Parts: sequence; C-alpha cells; structure tokens
Amino acid sequence: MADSAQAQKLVYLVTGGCGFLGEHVVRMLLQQEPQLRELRIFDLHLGPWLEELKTGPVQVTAIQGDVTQAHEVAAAVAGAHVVIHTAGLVDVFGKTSPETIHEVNVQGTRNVIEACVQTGTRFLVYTSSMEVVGPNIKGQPFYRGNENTPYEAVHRHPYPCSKALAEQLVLEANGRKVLGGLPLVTCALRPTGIYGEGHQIMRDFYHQGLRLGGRLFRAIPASVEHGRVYVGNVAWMHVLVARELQHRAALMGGQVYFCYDNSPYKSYEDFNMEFLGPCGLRLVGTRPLLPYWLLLFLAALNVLLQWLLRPLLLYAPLLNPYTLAMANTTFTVSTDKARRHFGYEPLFSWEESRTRTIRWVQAVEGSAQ
Ligand SMILES: NC(=O)C1=CN([C@@H]2O[C@H](COP(=O)(O)OP(=O)(O)OC[C@H]3O[C@@H](n4cnc5c(N)ncnc54)[C@H](O)[C@@H]3O)[C@@H](O)[C@H]2O)C=CC1
Ligand SMILES: C[C@H](CCCC(C)(C)O)[C@H]1CC[C@H]2[C@@H]3[C@H](O)CC4=CC(=O)CC[C@]4(C)[C@H]3CC[C@]12C
Repeated sequence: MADSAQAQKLVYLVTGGCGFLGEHVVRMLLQQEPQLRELRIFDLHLGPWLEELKTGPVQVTAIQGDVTQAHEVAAAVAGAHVVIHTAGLVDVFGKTSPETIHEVNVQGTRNVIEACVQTGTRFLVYTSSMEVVGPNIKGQPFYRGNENTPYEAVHRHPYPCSKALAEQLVLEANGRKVLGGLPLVTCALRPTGIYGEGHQIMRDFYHQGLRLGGRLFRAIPASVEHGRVYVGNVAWMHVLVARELQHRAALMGGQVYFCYDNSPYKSYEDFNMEFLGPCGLRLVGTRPLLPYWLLLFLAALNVLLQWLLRPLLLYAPLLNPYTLAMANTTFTVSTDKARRHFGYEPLFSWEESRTRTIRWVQAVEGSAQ
C-alpha cells in the first residue's frame, strides 16, 4: 500500500480501454492502484459503462479518439505518468484489410511512443501477444516454452506481423529521452489466448453450439495444447507491471513477459468446454470428426467465398487456414519471469476464473432468450 504522501498522485492512460481486455484493465486499475489520481480511457468507441465509473474517488476521463491520429494521441498522453497501450485491431478472420491492421497496430503504436517522447511521459506498457512468437507458419510446436526458448518466429498473416513490428518499436524505444531529458521505460506483455467475461469468440462458439442443438463437433485432436489465460489475470499483470516499471526500470525496461496463470493446458476446444459444458453444450467426438485435409479444404473454400462475396457482404467465419493452423499447433508457455522480475502471482485461481467465466456465459444465455 502506498503511504499517504504517495497516494493518488498519478495519471494513467489506457488506450483501447473499452475493449475486452481494456475494460478489465480499467476496472482493475480502479480497484488495485492506490496511487491513481486520474484515469484516462482512450478508445475509438466509448462504452456506456464508463459513466458508472465517474462517480468514484478517481477522476475518470473518457476520450474518444483514434490511435492512428498522432495529434489525438498526443493530446490524450500529455500529462500522463503511465501509458498502457492495449488498443489494437484483433482480426484473424479477414474482416479488415492488412493495411488497416498495420495502420492501427503499427502506426498507432508509433504514435503512442512519439506522444510519450514529445510530452514527457516516462512509462509505457504495451499489450503485445504470444502471436509475436508463434505458432509459426511451419506449424512447429512450442511446448511449455519461456521468453528465452528458441523458436523460429516466421509470420505471414497481417495480425501477428503487425504485433511483432509494434512490439519491436516499443522495445527499441526503451531508453529514448523524453521531454525533460529523462529516459523512457517500456516493456511488453505477451498474453496467450485470453478468455473470460466479454470474450467475443467464446460467445460465438456458444451461439454456434445452441444453433447446432446443444452440440459442438470436435475438429482438433485433444492432444494439441493451446495456451490460455484469464482476462482478470492479464489485467492484473498490466497493473502490476505498470506500477513496478516505475521502481525497477533498470531490470524491467525493454523486457518482454509472457502473460500466464494457472489455467490448464488443453486443446482450444476442450478448454472452451470447461465453460460451455456447464452451460449445457456437449463436444461430440473423442477424435476430430473430419480428417485434417478436409478441414483444410473447407478453410480454403471459406477464403474463396470471402473473396467472392466481398462486394455483397462480409463473410468472415471462424474457420480459415490461419485459424485452423493456430488451433492445430501446440503453443503453451511455462515461465516465471514475471514473478521473478516484478512479483507477479495470478490474482484469480483457475477455479475462480472458471466460475466467473461460466457465470458470464450463463448471463449471455439469459440475455439471448
Ligand atoms: N484477445 C486475445 O486473445 C488477445 C489479445 N491481445 C492483444 O490485446 C489487446 C486488446 O485485445 P482485445 O481486448 O481482445 O481486443 P478488442 O477488440 O476487444 O479491444 C481493442 C480495443 O481497441 C480499440 N481500438 C481499435 N482500433 C482503435 C483505434 N484506431 N484507435 C483507438 N482505439 C482503437 C477498440 O475499439 C477496442 O475497444 C490487443 O492489442 C490485442 O492484440 C493479445 C493476446 C491475446
Ligand atoms: C478461432 C480459432 C479456433 C477455431 C478452430 C476451428 C474453426 C477449427 O473450430 C482460435 C484458435 C486459436 C485462437 C487465437 C489464439 O488464442 C491466439 C490469439 C492471440 C491474439 O493475440 C489474438 C487472438 C488470437 C489470434 C486467437 C484468435 C482465435 C483463434 C485463432
């Protein structure tokens, strides 16, 4: 706990603060950061839930803005002590053009860095992604790896390419002199697949299961492990890293940390069933019902359909060659770097993360009826 001289003096800015992760970061900061005086939430689309936050002791400032617009970013950053840059375009389904993904994720990040430098903000935390490492286009497994595990990171898809470039910009910016002459301190967090309250893809799977009469059909072998982390723990790690970066700049500046917790290692589908099962869905098959070559064919067909239908409508199904490769490649992390460097321990146990997520899916069910 901060002493009273330190209390409530800091201004934080969260970009993308109205997204799935961003909302959890915002709420976690308000609950767990005693030094907070003002919290600025910058997003392209502001959520109505922000209103309820404005009645608390911390000044909450909602800023509607676009990270691709340097002047809007600079205005939001000016006077902030810490920036948590989580805004990004998360699209692996072909909804957005590669150019737009690059513009938001790479140029947007460049704008955030330049704003810090120009206005004198010293601490920058970037939400990167496990995708910066892999799975790579060769489908090589990454089994319980850590930040130093050698892995051939080769990407073609616009999303991981953009995250990798943005992360590099953030890490290279560590040590740059900001206005006033002090050095910028940066670091990047790499969450694995995030789940929890507000997870759109979980919602999509749930609705798909309901449409199929309460069933989902296994497409991926149960032996393929996929790393997942609870959104509350990802948010907690952001809060902690932002706090400790101010005290341990020499150790933490320019570092990357996988974002992890005690969620079990399972296949993507089996993991989802931990929540969808208690909500009444069943995963049919102990092995994939369709052979891999047929799934690959269907995935390629989806790409063709997306292209053909583009002038008429946006066809962006969950299955495409990239998502299939992702789901079908083992990628799990096992590390304690965040614990060693800044004392991170998950705030939510697996049981609590699971219960909270189930409750949320049940509420989605209730609201859909
Ligand atoms: N969802 C996941 O499993 C993972 C996500 N991440 C990263 O976490 C971050 C947050 O992701 P999610 O919360 O899942 O996505 P999200 O789409 O729910 O949130 C992103 C937020 O950024 C905002 N945004 C998008 N373009 C913007 C722009 N031009 N200017 C200002 N705001 C803009 C959106 O309005 C949205 O509120 C992203 O940087 C993503 O790359 C990393 C690992 C896993
Ligand atoms: C949608 C995929 C599962 C569909 C499989 C099918 C069609 C055979 O049933 C998801 C499998 C893996 C997911 C990605 C992964 O968790 C890592 C990610 C990290 C990010 O930074 C953003 C999200 C994502 C790319 C995530 C997206 C959905 C999957 C591809």
